[in-house]
Amino acid sequence: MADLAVSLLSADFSCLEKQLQELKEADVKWLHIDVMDGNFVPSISFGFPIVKTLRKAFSGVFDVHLMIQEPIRYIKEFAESGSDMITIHLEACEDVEATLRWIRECGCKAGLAVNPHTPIEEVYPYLHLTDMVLAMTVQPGFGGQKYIHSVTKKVETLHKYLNENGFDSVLIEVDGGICLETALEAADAGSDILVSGSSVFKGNIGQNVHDLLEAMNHSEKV
Ligand SMILES: O=C(CO)[C@@H](O)[C@H](O)COP(=O)(O)O
Repeated sequence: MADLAVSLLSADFSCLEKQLQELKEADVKWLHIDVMDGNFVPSISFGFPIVKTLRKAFSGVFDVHLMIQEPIRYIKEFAESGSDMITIHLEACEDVEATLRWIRECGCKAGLAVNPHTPIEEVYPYLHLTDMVLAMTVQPGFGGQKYIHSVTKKVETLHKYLNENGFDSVLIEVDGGICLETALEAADAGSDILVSGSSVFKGNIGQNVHDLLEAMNHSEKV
């Protein structure tokens, strides 16, 4: 059964404590924290001091998505700030293997992300060092974009490959454009974790979380 990770990027930071409380009441277990450096992606979001502060207000899984060039430089700081899963981009690392190893040495689970147009086969050499593969379903950098349907096929291919090659413990996450219309497609393809931001924070948070989980739970995936 697929689960939801809520992307903080679309939260209202003027009332963040209240919104985090609403997420807790809706039984949200994963908080997706998008870190952007203005280099790997055009935007700048937040860094490890924010992650550290958030840790005091939310006890669930901190799913930290580093959209930064050469993330190996900052893994230790993000780990010490309370991250559980640290996901780096294959496209952003000179040495993907060393970066994944370092994440695990720092005590976190290691995630490996790929952009929508990167072939999914490029993650295969790193699966033995990876706890989760993140298939971006939008171009990284901004919330509120439309789901890129061609990525669904990549998720299906990855799901099959993981199952046939003894990597069934590796999670698949998708991120971007997840809403009531796309959640089922992503879950049916084999995604374990669906990241959603704007569809959660627009309107009633509790209701949105409930509706998104419902949409995923009708998945035909076994
Ligand atoms: O990493 C990103 C964008 O770069 C995502 O996490 C988005 O923030 C998801 O937002 P929605 O597409 O659900 O609005």
